[in-house]
Amino acid sequence: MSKKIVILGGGAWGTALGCMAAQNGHEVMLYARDQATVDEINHKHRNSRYLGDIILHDNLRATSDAAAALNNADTVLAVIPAQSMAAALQELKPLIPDDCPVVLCAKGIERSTGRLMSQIIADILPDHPIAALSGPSFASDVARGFPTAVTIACENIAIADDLAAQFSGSTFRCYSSDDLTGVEIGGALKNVIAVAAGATIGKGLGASAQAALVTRAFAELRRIALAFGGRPETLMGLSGLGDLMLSCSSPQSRNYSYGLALGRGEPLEGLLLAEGVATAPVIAELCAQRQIYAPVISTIAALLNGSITIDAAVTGLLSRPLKNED
Ligand SMILES: NC(=O)C1=CN([C@@H]2O[C@H](COP(=O)(O)OP(=O)(O)OC[C@H]3O[C@@H](n4cnc5c(N)ncnc54)[C@H](OP(=O)(O)O)[C@@H]3O)[C@@H](O)[C@H]2O)C=CC1
Ligand SMILES: O=C(CO)COP(=O)(O)O
Repeated sequence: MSKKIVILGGGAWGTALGCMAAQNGHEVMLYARDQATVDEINHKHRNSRYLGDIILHDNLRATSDAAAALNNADTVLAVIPAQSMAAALQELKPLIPDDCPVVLCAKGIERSTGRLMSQIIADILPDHPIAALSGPSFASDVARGFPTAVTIACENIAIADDLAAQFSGSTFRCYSSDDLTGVEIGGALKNVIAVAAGATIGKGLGASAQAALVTRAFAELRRIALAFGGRPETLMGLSGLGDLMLSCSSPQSRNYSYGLALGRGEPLEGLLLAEGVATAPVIAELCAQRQIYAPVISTIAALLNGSITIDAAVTGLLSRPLKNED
């Protein structure tokens, strides 16, 4: 059944998800604060600032009027970067219809508070069902209609199933889960690990080191998810292993390409936002507070704050006497 889907955020991912929802027959309204972006989407079916020359779905409409966008929304997709999510939702809160599910599409942890995105929603919009959409999915692939599969998680599995049905179509497939925390942890941590994978390759340490690092990080990711209340098996799926494979191997990933530049000693200014850089210190701190054994994350945080070199980080991580799963 056709729904009114409102996308909050006119960047690459919001625009791509808007195309996907329009492709699935929904009425889609994208809220962007930048009028030039709105005009370009409405009149030229492009968002050149974020998606180059990709032609967007004809039925994707945009507005900079948040009240008009959110009027009668059936489902809201929050596609604003993690560090801006709370401020944006605080402002838009009075406009979001009662009971309307809010689907988090940002991957990350709030740096200033350590909150997961779902905790932000629970604090700001306590009466709304909360879901998260996450998995291996580059915006440009989804906007072009390339085959993609993701997880949609909500603690109420009936809502997750309903959302998965809303967004699944011929090229975009959603698998439902009730493990919201596990799905969110996978998305937030893969960003950090992708920076390290890129740095390993950029420094010329080889694909074998990259694979070893990512595998060790994957074990750590499952431990961290468990400690936060998620299920380790969730990390075996699209929002864990799937996204790790994508983000740790492709220069299309902002996090991986940030790591590549870091490893090569290239200038870092002007690179697109790499969420993993913002989140590594806070995740390392949360793990330390909770006494979670997280050598990979803490080593990446040390690398990013400049206290160790890439060679020392990678060789250190791969030379410890370790048990199988460590
Ligand atoms: N790009 C991708 O391939 C994917 C991204 N994601 C996740 O999606 C999230 C967003 O990423 P992405 O779309 O790529 O980021 P972009 O940098 O492409 O776009 C971010 C958008 O958010 C808008 N924005 C920022 N702050 C606010 C605010 N306070 N109110 C309203 N709008 C705001 C920006 O507006 P303005 O243009 O005016 O600055 C911009 O349109 C990230 O968490 C990312 O991890 C997930 C999967 C894939
Ligand atoms: O989350 C993504 C792909 O699933 C996008 O990754 P980056 O934010 O590293 O570009």
